[in-house]
Amino acid sequence: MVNKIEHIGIAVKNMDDANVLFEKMLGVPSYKMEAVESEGVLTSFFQTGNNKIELLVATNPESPIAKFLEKKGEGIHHIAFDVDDIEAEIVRLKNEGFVLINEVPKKGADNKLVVFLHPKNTNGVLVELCQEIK
Ligand SMILES: C[C@@H](C(=O)O)C(=O)SCCNC(=O)CCNC(=O)[C@H](O)C(C)(C)COP(=O)(O)OP(=O)(O)OC[C@H]1O[C@@H](n2cnc3c(N)ncnc32)[C@H](O)[C@@H]1OP(=O)(O)O
Ligand SMILES: [Co+2]
Repeated sequence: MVNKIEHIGIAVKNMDDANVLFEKMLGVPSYKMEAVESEGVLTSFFQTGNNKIELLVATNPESPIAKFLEKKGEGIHHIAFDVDDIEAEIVRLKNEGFVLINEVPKKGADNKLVVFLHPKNTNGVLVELCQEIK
């Protein structure tokens, strides 16, 4: 079962500029910046009530964020849902016919295990599932 929206990922070109803008918009500063080298991203997190905004910049040209910025430009990149049991969700979603980009959970940002569903099979929305690492 899916709990809440954990975060919304937003692809940006310049992290310094975006951090200043989102701090102004939300009235709180970024609480954490974290690079995830396996994804080719630098992330910045803002707490927005029970959810978060994750700003993402590419850290190499092969990064999914670099490709996204090239094709679509800045904007919402993915929606992440919090789950209690990511392995159970992987089995459930595979049985429902969803295409997972990675079937083995990988280490994401902010102490999470993550998997992604392919946007081709989810009405064009890249979906991330994340489970807190305890
Ligand atoms: C750190 C972490 C965390 O929160 O913990 C993160 O979020 S890391 C966030 C960064 N990591 C990820 O995104 C990992 C999962 N993403 C991926 O593996 C990739 O980006 C794919 C989604 C498989 C797309 O890669 P691919 O090489 O196929 O790129 P592509 O540019 O050829 O795109 C293929 C088709 O998917 C579409 N497409 C690409 N990215 C999309 C997105 N974010 N939302 C919706 N559609 C998207 C393209 O427009 C294209 O559609 P057309 O064919 O119609 O032109
Ligand atoms: Co994310």
